[in-house]
Amino acid sequence: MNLTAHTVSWSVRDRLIVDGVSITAAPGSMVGLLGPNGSGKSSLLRLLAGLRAPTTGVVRLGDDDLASLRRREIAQRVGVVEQESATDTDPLVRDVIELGRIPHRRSWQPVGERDVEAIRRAAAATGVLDRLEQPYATLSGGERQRVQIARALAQDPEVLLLDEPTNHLDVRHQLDVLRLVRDAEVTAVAALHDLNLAAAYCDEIVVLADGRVVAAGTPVQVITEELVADVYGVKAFVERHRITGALTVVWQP
Ligand SMILES: Nc1ncnc2c1ncn2[C@@H]1O[C@H](COP(=O)(O)OP(=O)(O)OP(=O)(O)O)[C@@H](O)[C@H]1O
Repeated sequence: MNLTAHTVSWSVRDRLIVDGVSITAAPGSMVGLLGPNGSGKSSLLRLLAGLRAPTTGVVRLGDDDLASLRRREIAQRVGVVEQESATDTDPLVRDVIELGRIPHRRSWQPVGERDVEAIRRAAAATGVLDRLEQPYATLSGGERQRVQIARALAQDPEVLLLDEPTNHLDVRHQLDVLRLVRDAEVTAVAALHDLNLAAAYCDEIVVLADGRVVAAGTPVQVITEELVADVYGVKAFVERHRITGALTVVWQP
């Protein structure tokens, strides 16, 4: 499913946080949102998720204006993994992943076979199958992050929006999670800080600075020494790795 934003802006208390952003995530592709702290990545993701309404502009899911869809339909079609997901109850891991199935059930319906299978599949894909009966509150930060991704995958969404999905993960799980998202049949937009991971896993990169798009295109087009210097104020060497051929950013301290 195509996800597009057409010149969306969002202000809070007269401060323009997202400023005329247009992006397109093609069906099945993975778009990386890059940019310094406070550049508007999370705010844009919330607009794309329909959690906030843009002050101007429109977000479309396929041909549908997100603003015209009911909350339940958005929840069936768009999965969101935010940076921090607090719970005020004391659920088991299974309960948290099961939340992803709510948009697909009538309120009076018990958990069915399809739900159980979706929960099991999502838990297996994120490596938390052996944690289903553990209290969520007792998980490590990285395990919680994987459970939140499992919840969003169990939702079986057309579009997956992820806010720094790798920030608590060790290197193995960073690679696993991004591979999982890339290989899933889902259109994904992920805010990322690691330029090497973004280059390795994203089809398209969009770079924000002060709420505006300052670069967009393939990783090779976007991740350049000039861009890193301009946007982050850091000197870096961007080159092809001599063995893997992957685009590689090396910082000059
Ligand atoms: N509800 C709000 N009220 C006031 N300011 C806000 C609100 N939401 C976001 N902002 C401000 O908007 C700017 C962009 O924030 P946002 O969280 O979107 O950036 P980000 O690129 O995701 O940052 P980070 O990389 O640090 O997570 C920040 O300066 C933030 O303080």
